[in-house]
Amino acid sequence: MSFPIASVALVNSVLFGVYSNTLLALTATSHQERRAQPPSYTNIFIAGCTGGLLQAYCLAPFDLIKVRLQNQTEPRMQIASSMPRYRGPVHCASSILREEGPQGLFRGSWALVLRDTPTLGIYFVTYEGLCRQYTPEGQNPSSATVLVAGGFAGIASWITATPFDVIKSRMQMDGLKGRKYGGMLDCMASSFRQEGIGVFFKGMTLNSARAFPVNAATFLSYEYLLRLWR
Ligand SMILES: CN(C)C(=N)NCCC[C@H](N)C(=O)O
Repeated sequence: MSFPIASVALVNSVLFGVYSNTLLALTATSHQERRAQPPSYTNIFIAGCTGGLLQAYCLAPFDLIKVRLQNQTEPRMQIASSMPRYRGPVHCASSILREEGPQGLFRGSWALVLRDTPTLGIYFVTYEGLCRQYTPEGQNPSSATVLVAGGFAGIASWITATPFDVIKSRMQMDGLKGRKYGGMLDCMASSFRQEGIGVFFKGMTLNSARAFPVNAATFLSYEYLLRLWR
């Protein structure tokens, strides 16, 4: 449990840090100045995509370890003769390095990049769009607006991210017991052949239901910290 929590914290700090700094570089305005001179949606989209791209690529090994540990069904402690394959995050990383080589740690990273780059652009555009819609010009959004806009931004990003999320998770689990897929395209084609179009929407309802509270809280903390540090 501590590993997924730590990796979410790391992912969010890279994402929001890159997003804010890219927007600063594109618009040359601080967070406070942006209320009076709102950045264009194109700049917000570019900054969001940049944040998504960098967080996905840099943090791909953390996501892979999280997925492998979460999908491990053997018990954690030794019962009879069944030893868990991975005894924790460090053991998981070293086993992947030993058994699958350094590239093994980046398995599924293309699908992760394709999942996160456009969808994080959509994420920040949705958030900003909703905040602007419900906030009088030149003012900061209220906490209720931030919560609702953050929640819907999470839902919009997860609805669009789910097809690549399915492929990413399958690619990351591939390699555990031999290689089943020849690559990302092969994984997409064979999943589609065997399970039909519905395969690309597996988990969408659950992802979206989880996304509302998670991202409402994420954006509330982000806005609060920005106002605190200004
Ligand atoms: C792949 N997608 C859609 C995203 N990363 N979206 C942004 C939300 C991030 C948040 N930590 C969450 O887990 O919902």
